[in-house]
Amino acid sequence: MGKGKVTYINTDIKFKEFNKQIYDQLFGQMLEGVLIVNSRGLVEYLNPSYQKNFGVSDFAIKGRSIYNTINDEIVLTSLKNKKNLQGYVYHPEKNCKYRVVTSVLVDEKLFKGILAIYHEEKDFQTFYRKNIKSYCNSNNTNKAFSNIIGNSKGIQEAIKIAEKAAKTNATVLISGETGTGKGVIAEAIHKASLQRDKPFVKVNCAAIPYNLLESELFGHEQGSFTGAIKKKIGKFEQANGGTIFLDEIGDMPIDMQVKVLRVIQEKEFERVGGNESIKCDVRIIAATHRNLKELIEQGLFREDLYYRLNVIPIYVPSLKERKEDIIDLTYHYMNKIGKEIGVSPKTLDREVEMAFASYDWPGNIRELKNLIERLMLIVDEPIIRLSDLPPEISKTYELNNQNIESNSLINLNIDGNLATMEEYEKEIIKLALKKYGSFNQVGKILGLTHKTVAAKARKYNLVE
Ligand SMILES: Nc1ncnc2c1ncn2[C@@H]1O[C@H](COP(=O)(O)OP(=O)(O)OP(=O)(O)O)[C@@H](O)[C@H]1O
Repeated sequence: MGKGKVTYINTDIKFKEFNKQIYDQLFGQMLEGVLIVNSRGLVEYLNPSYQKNFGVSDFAIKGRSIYNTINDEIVLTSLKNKKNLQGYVYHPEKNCKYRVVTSVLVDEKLFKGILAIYHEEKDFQTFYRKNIKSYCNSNNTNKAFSNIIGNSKGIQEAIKIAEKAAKTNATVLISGETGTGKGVIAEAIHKASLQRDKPFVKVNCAAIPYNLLESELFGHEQGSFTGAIKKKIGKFEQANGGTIFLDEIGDMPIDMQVKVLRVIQEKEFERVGGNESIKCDVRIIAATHRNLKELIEQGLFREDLYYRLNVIPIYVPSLKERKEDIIDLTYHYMNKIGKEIGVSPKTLDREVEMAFASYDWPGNIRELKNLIERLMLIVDEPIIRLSDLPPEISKTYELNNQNIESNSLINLNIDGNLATMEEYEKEIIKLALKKYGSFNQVGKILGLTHKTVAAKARKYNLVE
């Protein structure tokens, strides 16, 4: 599928003999929407599910050109190029997404039209319903966490711990690669906490020069050093009663760590050049992309501070550890950015989805978000294709694809013969699990349900 090969529909009934009655027998009971257009782009058939899902009637559009009636780029492109395609269409009013698979219809080697099947993505709907519901409930915890997109086990686990952390005043240490959403989680904890009406103050410890960090954190008295022309209130004082978010804590110089430790233990500090002890009641959330245990071993991070901070640890998984979230995040940002710039959300070509899944995303969600922003601005077509992607993503996919082709399916046995279908199936499932990690993602890529993938993986002893 999707490689431009023409599919011959093997059926006893010739395409030219099809009529509404036969179509209804074939497609009338299906939950999936079915649309058939002929080679001239005229609508031949819409099954009841299609009519219900898209709010169009058979009567209104049957026999009319899809160019005037159905704004569906996948079908239009499939028809234009006489190619099988797969992709998504998004239904903004219903807030749901359909996977569309088109097949070229051929009769006696003549192109006859396109058959398109629309399968509603349940996960997407449940996910959005859940988020919209929680938002409408105006429950502060749900509301605070509702903009954190992701259904994968890893991110759901992080959210679960963060929600619990929001109910306490305990110190939290968030770890994870850059761009994974540590800052988003820290802010959500604050917004869901009882201190939500008090300040949330963020300090990036890696971005402030060493000689300014102390005054930035604790403030200074007038004339306490050259350039201190007036008194300055530091971040701890600004955050009083609320939350201070110490981002990149692993980059904090060791002598500053002692001072932070004192604030945690004694809940007081002095401004630079001052004698007065200032009381402060601040919740600390720290984050790091570095391995603090390793820094402790190297003598670069204080063990006592580590234990003080690590009361509630939260690990935010990287995007490559939760590839099943990539498509939801992509559509989330496509809608969000689309609304901001007044452009309709686009559809991802199947190859783009696969390229996204095989890329490692070193910049994580930040990198994905920036890419979607760029694509929404520069791609004029409604479908985003492999050629629109930056080379680091498209090349990885093409390379992987070549490797897959040369490493597996077309390989013959040692004796030069073809293997059995089962042996090939096992190899494919094994390779896909290694590459995509979850049953869900493998299912999406191979066009199987996650249950089928799990059953096959067990059958071939590929999982414990
Ligand atoms: N789960 C998520 N859902 C939606 N957007 C997210 C999610 N996680 C992160 N983002 C977005 O990704 C970008 C990076 O997030 P954030 O700054 O919180 O990452 P970070 O881990 O704190 O990065 P750094 O370590 O570089 O400070 C932000 O634009 C944020 O809105």
